[in-house]
Amino acid sequence: MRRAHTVEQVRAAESALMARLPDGALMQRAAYGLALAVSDFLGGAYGRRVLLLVGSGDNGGDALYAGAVLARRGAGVEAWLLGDHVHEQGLAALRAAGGRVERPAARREAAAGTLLGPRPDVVVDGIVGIGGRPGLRASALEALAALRGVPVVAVDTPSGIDVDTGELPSSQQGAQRSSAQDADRHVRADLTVTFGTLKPAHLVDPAAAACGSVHLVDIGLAADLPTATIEALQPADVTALIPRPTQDAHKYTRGVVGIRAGSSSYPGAGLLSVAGAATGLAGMVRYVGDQAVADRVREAHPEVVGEGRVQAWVVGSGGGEEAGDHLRAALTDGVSTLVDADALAHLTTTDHEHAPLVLTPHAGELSAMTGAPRAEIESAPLRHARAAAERYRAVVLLKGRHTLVAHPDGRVRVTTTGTPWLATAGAGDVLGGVIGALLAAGLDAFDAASVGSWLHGAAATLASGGGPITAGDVAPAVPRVVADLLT
Ligand SMILES: NC(=O)C1=CN([C@@H]2O[C@H](COP(=O)(O)OP(=O)(O)OC[C@H]3O[C@@H](n4cnc5c(N)ncnc54)[C@H](O)[C@@H]3O)[C@@H](O)[C@H]2O)[C@@H](O)CC1
Ligand SMILES: Nc1ncnc2c1ncn2[C@@H]1O[C@H](COP(=O)(O)OP(=O)(O)O)[C@@H](O)[C@H]1O
Ligand SMILES: [K+]
Repeated sequence: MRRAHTVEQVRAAESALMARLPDGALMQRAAYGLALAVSDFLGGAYGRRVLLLVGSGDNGGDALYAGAVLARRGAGVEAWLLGDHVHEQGLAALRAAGGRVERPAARREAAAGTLLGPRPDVVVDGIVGIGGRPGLRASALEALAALRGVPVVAVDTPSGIDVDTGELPSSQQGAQRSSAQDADRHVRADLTVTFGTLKPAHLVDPAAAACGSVHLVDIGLAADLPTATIEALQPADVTALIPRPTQDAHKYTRGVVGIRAGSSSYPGAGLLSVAGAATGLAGMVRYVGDQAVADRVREAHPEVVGEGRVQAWVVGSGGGEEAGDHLRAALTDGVSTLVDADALAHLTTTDHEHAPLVLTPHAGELSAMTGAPRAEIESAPLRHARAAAERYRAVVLLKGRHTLVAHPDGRVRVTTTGTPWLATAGAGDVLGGVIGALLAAGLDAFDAASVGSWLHGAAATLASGGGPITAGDVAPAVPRVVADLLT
């Protein structure tokens, strides 16, 4: 499991650990790990040009100490001091190692609108870390503008993002805005090197998308950290959770999933939903719906049967006008029910009393359910997914690049598998089917949604192989992903 802790949790754990360690030891661990990661990023330190952007706090201190390590290994290191203060010991260490320090350089370079000296091989963003408020000051924005195009390694977090929420600084904070940079008011990194534990912004979009790849440096914090509320499943976690048949299993002990999806207007959604369910994770699949769709389903999946008892329902994908009736019919069974697409509009905040629910909206569907504008949901998905889970007393899976699975008790799992090629019509229908099969096989709503989403993303990546896919390519790859995990 990869876990993310809030700033408050990290600060508490760090002070507990620091009380047992000599002064500065923790920063030395962080800085050394950072220096190694920068060196790996560059394919070695010797002869490389490293530019440090240094703010006034400990984040700048990390950058300065790491710069000293890199300078001793033969890198040409220059630091631009952007804050009112600077970490003095870190500065002394960099100077002693032969690094150059420029106080007003950022402004001089920015005035020229470009770099005056040779182009660095990497920028190390030590402007702010977990102590930063969202947004950046003009001096930082100007420095970044002058360095546009140079790869960036962020120290702890890309500066300017909101660490606890994963949100980006809002465009209304334009007071400190510089003409040098009109779009982003935060750093966009190629690599983010963080310490001790992940923070929410490393997993949660839109900030996670500004982190690039994330490298975690062990500074010995684990024992002092509390239980995390935000986590990302890893292959070993998924392997442990996948339901597998016992030696004496029969199809009913493995669970039966029922699909009430597709309609005469959207027959394909029924087929794709069944395809997701019929990946072998449950013992049997039933289809209930439009006769013409049912005929096509049985043509494509001869093993699928008609109405009868089920352990879980999937309702709504392409359900059209019948989606509301199907939802009511499914809920009378009192079994775990996944509610997608057209059925979401018919859901009430008391439906959780009938059955454990998994809701699978994208931002547009969640907007229709709650009245929050779509753009607002996309800029604060964590807040909105949690609020919806609480409101409907249901597990809410909010789809996106990093899909969020929110439990009404506040826990959140983030899906980090997948590929942008998965953003294709019908992919969500397949996802509903996969999760429905896991519900029928006995996983609880939170595990089924998060494991199903993980498998769906991994199957898309496998099917894609780096190239385009359609929704129909995803389900056939699910059994191979599961086999790879189990063997
Ligand atoms: N606390 C610890 O024990 C450890 C901290 N470490 C590093 O220390 C960092 C936290 O250091 P700090 O608490 O000093 O905080 P930061 O260095 O993140 O930032 C605080 C400083 O930045 C200023 N500031 C805040 N928002 C700003 C903005 N938007 N633009 C410009 N300046 C802004 C503040 O006035 C303050 O002076 C971590 O992110 C990590 O890099 C590591 O060395 C590991 C150990
Ligand atoms: N940029 C992206 N990267 C990875 N996966 C994505 C991206 N955008 C969307 N997805 C995934 O693609 C699927 C799209 O589902 P959905 O929006 O319901 O489409 P549809 O209704 O056409 O089936 C979801 O699983 C979502 O998480
Ligand atoms: K930073």
